[in-house]
Amino acid sequence: MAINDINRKLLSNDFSSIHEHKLVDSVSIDSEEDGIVRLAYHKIDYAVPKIDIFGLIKFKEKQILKNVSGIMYPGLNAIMGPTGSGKTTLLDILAARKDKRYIEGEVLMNDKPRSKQFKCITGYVIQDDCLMGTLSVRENIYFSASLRLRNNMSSKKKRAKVQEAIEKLGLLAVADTKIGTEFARGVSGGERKRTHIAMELVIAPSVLFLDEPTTGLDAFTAVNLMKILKKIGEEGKIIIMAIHQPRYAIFNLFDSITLLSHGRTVYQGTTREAIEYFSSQGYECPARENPADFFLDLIADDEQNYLKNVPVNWPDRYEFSNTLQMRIQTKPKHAIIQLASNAITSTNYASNIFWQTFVVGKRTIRNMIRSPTEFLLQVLISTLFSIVIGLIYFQLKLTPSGLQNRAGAIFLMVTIQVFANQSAIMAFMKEKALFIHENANGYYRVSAYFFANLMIDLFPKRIAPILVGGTIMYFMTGFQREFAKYSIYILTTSVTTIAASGFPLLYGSMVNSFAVASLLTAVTFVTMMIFGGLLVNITTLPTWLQWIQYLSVFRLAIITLSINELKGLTFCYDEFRGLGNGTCHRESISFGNINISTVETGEMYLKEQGIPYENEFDLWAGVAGLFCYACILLILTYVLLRIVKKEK
Ligand SMILES: Nc1ncnc2c1ncn2[C@@H]1O[C@H](COP(=O)(O)OP(=O)(O)OP(=O)(O)O)[C@@H](O)[C@H]1O
Repeated sequence: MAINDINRKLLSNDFSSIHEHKLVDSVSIDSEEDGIVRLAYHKIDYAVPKIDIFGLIKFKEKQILKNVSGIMYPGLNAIMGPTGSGKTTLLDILAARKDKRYIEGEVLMNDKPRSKQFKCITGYVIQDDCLMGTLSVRENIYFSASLRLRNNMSSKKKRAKVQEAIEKLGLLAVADTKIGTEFARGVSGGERKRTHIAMELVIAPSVLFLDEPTTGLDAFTAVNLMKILKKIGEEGKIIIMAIHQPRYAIFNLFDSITLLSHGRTVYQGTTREAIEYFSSQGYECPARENPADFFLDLIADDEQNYLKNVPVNWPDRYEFSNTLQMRIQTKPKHAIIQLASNAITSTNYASNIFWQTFVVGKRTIRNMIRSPTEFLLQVLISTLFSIVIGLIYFQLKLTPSGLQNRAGAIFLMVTIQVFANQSAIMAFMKEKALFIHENANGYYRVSAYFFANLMIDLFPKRIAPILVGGTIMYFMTGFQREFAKYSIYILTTSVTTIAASGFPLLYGSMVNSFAVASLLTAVTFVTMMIFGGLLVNITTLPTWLQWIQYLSVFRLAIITLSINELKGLTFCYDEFRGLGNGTCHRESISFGNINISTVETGEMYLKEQGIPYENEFDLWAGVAGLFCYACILLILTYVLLRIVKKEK
C-alpha cells in the first residue's frame, strides 16, 4: 500500500485497512516519512513488589502485565477485559503515569521513545473528575488553556480555543454554569465528564487517554459522549480508553480493541478482525449478540461459561497465532534504544513559573470568594469560642487568682489556635487530589501551586479568625491595654497558628489517608500540649527531658505570651491593695514565726515556671522559634509535594 493511499484512508477514516497494512508490513514504514501518528508498545511487563519499604526491602513480585504488545492509530482504541485484567494499568503505562521502575518493554510514539513533553502534549481524563467546583465550565477549560497553551499565545486566541472546545463537546448551554460543590449543585455528571475532556482537548493533544469514560453515565449520555470522541478521533487524534463492558452502539464506534485477560493479551487489532479472529478459533459471534459481551463472556474465567465446552487459554492461543507474530513486528527498526533513554524524567511546561503562580493564585482567590462558607465558619467559631473564654475569664483582677486565671487564659488561647488547624487536613486532602492530577498533566510546577495555592489559602483562612477572635479574647479578659503588648500578642498567636498549620499540611502530603493524617496531627498536638508548661511544671521534669519543651509550639507561644502579659505586673490580695495605684501596701503578713507574702509579681511566676524573662531577647525567643518552626514545616511540605508520587 502506497503512503499516499494510507493518508487517503486516514482522512476517509478507513482505519481497518491501514491496520491491516501495519500487520503485515509495519517494519518497513518510517513514521517520519509516512506522517501517520501512532503509539506502539512492545513486550510490556509490569510487576510490582508486594511490599516495598522505601525501595530497600522488596518481597515477592506481583505480575500485573506480561508480554503485552500492540499499536494504536488515530481513532477510538478501546482496552477491554474482565475486572482486574490490567486495563487501567496498561492505560497508565501508555500515558507515562506508572512508576517506571517496575516497567519493562518500550512505549514508542511515532516510533521514538516518548519525549519529556509527552505528559504535556497528551491528555488524560481520570475516572473521577477533578474539577474546581466553584468555577464555571468555561472557567475550568480556560484555566487549562491558560497554563497549558504556549505562553506567547494571546488570551484572545486562547479564548477562541476554549470556545471551540466547548462547542465540540456540546457544552454551549452550560458553558457559564458552575461545576458545583457539596454546598451548591452544578452541572450534571455527563457535563462534568465532557468538561474534563474539553480541558484536555483544548491543548489539541496528539493522544487522549480516558479511564472508564462512561462510568456513572446513563446509556444515552454514554453513547453521545462516545460519538463526540469518535469525531475527535476522526480528526487525527489517538483516543485510548480503558472500558469495562461497552454496549453495542459504543462497541460499533471503536476502531481497534485490545482484549486483556490476567494481564496478557487475548487480542489486539481492529474490531472487524476481532470477530474474524474468534471465528477462526471456532467461536462465531451470534448475529444478534453484542460482540463486546460475546468476547468478554468468552474470555471470562467462569467454568460454567455457556460458550465454552472446554476451558481455553486465550492468551497462549493468541501468542501462538500468526496475528501476534506480526504484531510484534510493530517495533520499528530504528527504535532499538536502551530502556533508560525511554524513561520520561521530567516535564517541560508550556508556561513559566510566574504565569503559573498568577493563574493558580487567581483561581485560589476566586474559589475563596465564591465559596466563603468554610472561611466564614472558621471566623464564626473563633468568635464564639473567644466570647465564651472572654466570659469565663472576664476582666481579670490583679490578684493571685487573677494571675492563675491569666496563665489559664493564655494556655486556652494557644490551645484554640493550635487545635483549630485540625480542620485544615480535610480541605488539604481534597485539594491534594486536584494538585496531583493537574501537576501530573503538566498544568503547573509544584512551586507555583505551593505559593499560589497553599500560601494564599493559608494566610487569610488562618489569620483572619485570629484577628477577630483573638482581639475579642484579649480585651474581654482585660489583658494589658497597651498597643505594643496587643501587637505582640496578635503576632505571636498568628505565628503559632501558621506553625501549627504546618503539621496537617506535612502529614497530609505525607500520607494519602485522611484518618492517618488526622491521627498523626492530633497525637502531635496533644504531645506538644503536655510540654506546654501548664499541665506539668517543666522545671520538675528530669533534665534530659526538659529540651522537649523547645519542640512544643505550645511552650514557645506560652513563653512569649506570658512574658508579654505578666512581666512588670504585681498581684496582691484585695485586702492589702493600696488605694488608687493598685500596689500592695503590705508585702507580707506574719502569723507567729511564719511570714506569708501578700504579693506576687509576674517575674516570680515566670521564674517558677522556668521561663527566662530578664533580657529583651527572651520575649522574642518564642516568636523566633515559632517562625523557624513554621518555615521548616512549610519547606518540608514543599519537598514532600515535590516527591509525592504522581505516578500510580
Ligand atoms: N500497585 C499495585 N499493587 C498491587 N496490585 C496492583 C497494583 N496495581 C494494580 N494491581 C492489581 O493488578 C490487577 C489489574 O489492575 P487494573 O486496575 O489494571 O485492572 P482493571 O482491568 O482496570 O480492573 P477494573 O476493571 O476493575 O478497574 C488488579 O488485580 C489489581 O489489584
